[in-house]
Amino acid sequence: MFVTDWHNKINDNHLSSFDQTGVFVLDACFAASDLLALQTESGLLEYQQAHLTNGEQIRAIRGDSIRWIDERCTIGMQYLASIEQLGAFFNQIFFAGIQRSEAHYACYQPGFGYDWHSDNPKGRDERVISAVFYLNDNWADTDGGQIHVLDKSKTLQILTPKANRLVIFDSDLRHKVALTHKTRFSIATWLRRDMGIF
Ligand SMILES: O=C(O)CCC(=O)C(=O)O
Ligand SMILES: [Fe+2]
Repeated sequence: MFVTDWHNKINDNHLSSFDQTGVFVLDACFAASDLLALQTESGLLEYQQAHLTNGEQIRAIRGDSIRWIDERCTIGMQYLASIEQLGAFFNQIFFAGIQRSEAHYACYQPGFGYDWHSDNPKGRDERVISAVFYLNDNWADTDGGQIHVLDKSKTLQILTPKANRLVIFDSDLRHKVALTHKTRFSIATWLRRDMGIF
């Protein structure tokens, strides 16, 4: 069962860290069986090379291949249901105004990363919270692929993309993915304040 009660998972330390820096990290986030199910699904899907927000494909800037989570991703949909509850938690605690969430699996091949960016391109603010869930067992520091986040206190946080870690941050913060030396799997997730197009 994916987490539904985020109140039990997120403690005062996480919240004060989020308050001061705009970032917090949840390790051992989901049950081992849920992690395994996501890892398995991530390995079975077909990925497509990601675009920049202006539609360009420049692999030196953004080197991931992605697969948006939709109804054909059974486990991904369970993950998204849990993330919806995370949005409800943020709305309760911070009156964040989150309306919906979206997520894609991502795969970075060795030699690729994602240069400095904000998840809200210029003039946009629909993304409130970014959350990246990592799927990589036995990740060593020397494997690269760390996420770097320049936090609200202007501190550079460098975090390893290790399995079952969820890194949560304010979508306006600038961040990058260091070049990875091993194939790197993750789920990039956004909590949004708009309703989407129906
Ligand atoms: O995979 C990560 O650590 C971050 C990915 C990212 O920044 C993005 O997809 O916008
Ligand atoms: Fe990003």
